[in-house]
Amino acid sequence: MTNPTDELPAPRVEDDALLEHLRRAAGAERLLVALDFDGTLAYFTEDIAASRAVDSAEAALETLAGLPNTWVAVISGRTMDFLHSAVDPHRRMLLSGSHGGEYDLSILGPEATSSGIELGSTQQTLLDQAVSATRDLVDRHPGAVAEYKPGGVAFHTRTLENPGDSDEALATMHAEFSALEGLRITPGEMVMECSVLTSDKGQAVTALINAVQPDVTLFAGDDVTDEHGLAVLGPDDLGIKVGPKDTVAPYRVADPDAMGAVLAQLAELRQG
Ligand SMILES: O=P(O)(O)OC[C@H]1O[C@H](O[C@H]2O[C@H](CO)[C@@H](O)[C@H](O)[C@H]2O)[C@H](O)[C@@H](O)[C@@H]1O
Repeated sequence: MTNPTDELPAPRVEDDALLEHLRRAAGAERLLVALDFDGTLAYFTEDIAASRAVDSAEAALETLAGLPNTWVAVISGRTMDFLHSAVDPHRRMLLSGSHGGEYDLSILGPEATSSGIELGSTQQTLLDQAVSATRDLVDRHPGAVAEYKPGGVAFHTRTLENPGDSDEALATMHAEFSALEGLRITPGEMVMECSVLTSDKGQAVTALINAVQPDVTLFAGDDVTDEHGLAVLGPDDLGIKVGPKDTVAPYRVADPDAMGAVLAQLAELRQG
């Protein structure tokens, strides 16, 4: 069997401080490599079902997941169903979906606790109201898309017939979600999401650290929701922002291809 990283160009990380931190991370006894998905491993696409990790990242994660004392995790706002089908079909990773609402830790063995989402009746009523408001707004904005999740719903504007209406449509969705008491509202890239859950990616990173007990954790993300995850990292850990948004992370890369190069470099260093 060929090593996936053998088929790719040599990784190039040009930020010396990041490269030095990657070297230290690669030498850790136990290493957790946790990534956001959309905007971090995958470029944005119009069809939300079609996005996939860039080849370099996918190959590096495959290599890392096969190394001893090394755990790969994806922590995403996506549903667990999407993560299973599109991100980790071979079940090599730890997964958290719905912004920390769902977990699949089954690679750690039968004693690890995986959990889905079960809503109480009050939560279900609230979610039904949010779904109804989202459907109404989709009907008023041709090209808009509703994405349904076990604990929430997302209103997408990337495919609007009138792209200039996006900001106003997102603001309307925000206002309508705000009128429903108890929803957690999460703006994102051409999306307005809400959830009846209270979890966030900081809780997800913490849960995975507790489960794996790593000496070093890498977490990378591109959006506001990822800041919760970046904020819980310790001084030896490695926080990376993908793209231009404000961040608490000490390191930054431009896009998913650059993130793929970082992961390939890490895989090469840890294999060595
Ligand atoms: O936590 P993430 O893995 O970053 O997921 C955040 C949301 O990403 C998805 O929406 C974004 O990507 C779509 C596909 O590229 C794009 O069309 C959309 O405009 C973006 O907002 C996903 O659909 C959401 O469920 C995630 O919560």
